[in-house]
Amino acid sequence: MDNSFKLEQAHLKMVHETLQNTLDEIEPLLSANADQAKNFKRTAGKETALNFDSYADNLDTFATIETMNKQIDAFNNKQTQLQSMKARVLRLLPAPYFARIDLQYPDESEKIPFYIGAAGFSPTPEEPMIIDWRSPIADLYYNNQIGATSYIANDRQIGVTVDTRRQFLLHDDVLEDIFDTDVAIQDPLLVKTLQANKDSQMTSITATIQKEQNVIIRDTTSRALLVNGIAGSGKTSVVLQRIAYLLYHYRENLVAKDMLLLTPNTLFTNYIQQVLPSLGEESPLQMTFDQLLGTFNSSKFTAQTSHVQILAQRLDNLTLTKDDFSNIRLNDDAIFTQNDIKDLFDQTSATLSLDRRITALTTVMTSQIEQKIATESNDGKIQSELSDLTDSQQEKIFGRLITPSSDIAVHSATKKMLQWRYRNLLKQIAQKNWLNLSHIVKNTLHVETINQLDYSYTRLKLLNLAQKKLRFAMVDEIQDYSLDQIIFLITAFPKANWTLVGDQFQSILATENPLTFDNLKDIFEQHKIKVTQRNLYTSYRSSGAITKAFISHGAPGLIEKITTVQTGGVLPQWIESHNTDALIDNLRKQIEEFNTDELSAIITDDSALASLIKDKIKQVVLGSNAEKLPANGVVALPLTLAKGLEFDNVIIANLNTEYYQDSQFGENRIYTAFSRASKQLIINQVLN
Ligand SMILES: Nc1ncnc2c1ncn2[C@@H]1O[C@H](COP(=O)(O)OP(=O)(O)OP(=O)(O)O)[C@@H](O)[C@H]1O
Repeated sequence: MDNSFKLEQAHLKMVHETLQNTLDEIEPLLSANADQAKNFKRTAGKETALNFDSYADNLDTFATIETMNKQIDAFNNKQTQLQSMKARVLRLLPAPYFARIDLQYPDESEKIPFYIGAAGFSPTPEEPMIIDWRSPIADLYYNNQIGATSYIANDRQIGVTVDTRRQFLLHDDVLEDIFDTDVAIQDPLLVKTLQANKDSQMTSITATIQKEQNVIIRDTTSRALLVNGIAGSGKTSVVLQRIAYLLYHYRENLVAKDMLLLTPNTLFTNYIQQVLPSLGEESPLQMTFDQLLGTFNSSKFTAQTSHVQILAQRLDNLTLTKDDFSNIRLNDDAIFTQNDIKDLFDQTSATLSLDRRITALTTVMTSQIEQKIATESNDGKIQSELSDLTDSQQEKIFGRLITPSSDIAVHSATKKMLQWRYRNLLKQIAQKNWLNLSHIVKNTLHVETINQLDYSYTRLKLLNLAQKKLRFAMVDEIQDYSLDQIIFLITAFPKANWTLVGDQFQSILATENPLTFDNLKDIFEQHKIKVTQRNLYTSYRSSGAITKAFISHGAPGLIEKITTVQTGGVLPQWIESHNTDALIDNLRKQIEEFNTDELSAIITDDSALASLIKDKIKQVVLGSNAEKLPANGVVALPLTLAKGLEFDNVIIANLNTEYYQDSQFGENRIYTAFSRASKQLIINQVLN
């Protein structure tokens, strides 16, 4: 082992030096390439005489321009490659790799060692010095198996024997420890990583992804993947690693904007913000469900209860009446009245679905206006209006002043003037402002007031706004969604592959019908999307003592299924106070005990108590209106905001409230609140 350590230390030094040398070489290459490109553009621009005198000259000139463009592309490509290499080297320098596996291929006489890092690096194309954690070979490391096995690369199964599986604790060119591991031994690197203080920002888990998490991260076959995992089992971490994996796996044709990540709130969005950039990937679009709704419809409605399931059944077979349409006006004149539109609608084929009939109607209305423009362009009276145009109107319509002399020129200028005059009308038609959606929603549901989701869903369906380009949709905290919201999502992104992660025991929002995972699967399957479910039962975040405390508020028998990585730990403390003043005194004492380098939270039922605590205790900052958590110190925040986040220490402000005793959600709230803590949990109760 001693000799291994020495050899590994020497290897690390060599790799680090190669990375450093590469970085030193890239800088001058980058500026030389930029200079060459600049010079080339300058001289080539001067030397390329643009000669269009004859057909042959034209061809020559085009060929020269083509060659010039190719050369410029080559400079640009080189610059991009160098920049990407530089970014990778910069990412690797602080920790060049974290593991090694030695593989014996059947046709090779010697074992080949592969070092696995957060990015790939090869000083020459033939010798990969570090392989990317997402490469097919790295799958063997995460699969945690020694002996004969295989991996898939370029759709081919390759048989190998894994001989050594080694983990490293290191930074820069300093090797701190090495661990040779196999399945029987607990992952030492993982334990060390988890014992470190919590960062107020989430970090990647690349070096210590566990086998059952790896399966989820690398799944490329399930159309919908539902991950049901206990608190702190790495669901959010897995989603983020999976995004990075997919961007790598499909790098030829997938970019971050083809993906969407739905998050519970902005504080959480900021909490996870660093992970993907630290993995060298761009973040996909991240937003809350409400923000997503805003992108489909900006009107606001207030009714509480949604009825998407009813709308989904009724909208397709709806017969529209006159009142489902609105007049379309131009300067106070109704160009299309409700009756006109209804007549046109009745002429569309009743065999088409409603959204297709609406699209067909849009085409008919647009072509009627185009026809009107064509006819009026020939009308002498309207043509004469050209001369009434002021200079500034001419500038606006034609981009210049005009003096049409021929009949053709007059006709074409009149047409342009009319197109300009009717532009708002055409826009209203295209935007389907003539559909009275509010009336349609009310009439279909027989309601007086409209719910935001119902309106957005109706708009999505009837205006055919589905986004077919979105390829991957990831939803965190899926247990907080209603079935109606899920139907909206499936309708909005009909081609998406779904990753849905959540925990039934963390359903804490008081709703009439909280989502069950069985309902969730049914609704996807009703939409012909097959769901693969995977469960995560290992507790990574919380110590053994805290895991035991929160799991006891999950389902009976759950504890038998759970594995805890950080066994032992400080037992939760229970403290009683006789009134709020005594509670504040106790809270003050409790936070005095915490290490100031650590991040601690006082979790309340509502924002009012969080504000009171902040006012009374000077060290406490308020989490409720914060965009971002501080790096350390104490924050007070309601459970609805704390969910999804984690802290070294958690104080429950008062467990003796209706909020936690609620017959339907109380246990889930206790489970969720307790599971935010990794090291220490203090539970206060105010006795009434
Ligand atoms: N394989 C792993 N290696 C290192 N750390 C891990 C691993 N898996 C999870 N963790 C850590 O465990 C903690 C919990 O992870 P995460 O927040 O992703 O869990 P979660 O299931 O989404 O939790 P919750 O449902 O409670 O919000 C994080 O600090 C994360 O870094």
